[in-house]
Amino acid sequence: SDTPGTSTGHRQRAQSSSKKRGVALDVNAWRGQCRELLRRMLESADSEPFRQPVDLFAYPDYRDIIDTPMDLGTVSETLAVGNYENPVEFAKDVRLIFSNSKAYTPNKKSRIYSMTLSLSAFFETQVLPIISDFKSALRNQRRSRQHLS
Ligand SMILES: CCCCNC(=O)N1CCN(C(=O)c2ccco2)CC1
Repeated sequence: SDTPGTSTGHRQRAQSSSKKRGVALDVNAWRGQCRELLRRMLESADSEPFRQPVDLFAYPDYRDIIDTPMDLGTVSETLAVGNYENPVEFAKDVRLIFSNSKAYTPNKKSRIYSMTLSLSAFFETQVLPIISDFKSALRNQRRSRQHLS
């Protein structure tokens, strides 16, 4: 129930605060959030085949089927050196790991492919709020900058 006597009409809105609806709209928060998501994926046993690039001596036909290899180690390195501009670019590379596995697998019951299914299900639930928070932070930033122009 509402606290009696509190009216919001006169409440001063802090000029500098970029907080809205209790969500800190920080356009840079996504990087640490993605780093933490990667850390949690790397600690899962399901990520074991995807931590390093595919061994082409063990899978000599791999590049006949896969044009752009990708792995979690490469994604981590790209994130660490600042070569992703936003979480959507990060998610695109992680999704490439899963689509490569789906394209390469000889059948949908293969052990390694089944590991991508559970890892990708976890990834998609975790990356969704990171991307939507980033997009609202960007909208908020553009809105607050717009009135300056
Ligand atoms: C400790 C291994 C590190 C390198 N990873 C590696 O050689 N892999 C992972 C990617 N692969 C597949 O997604 C796949 C799908 C069906 C069978 O394999 C091929 C095998």
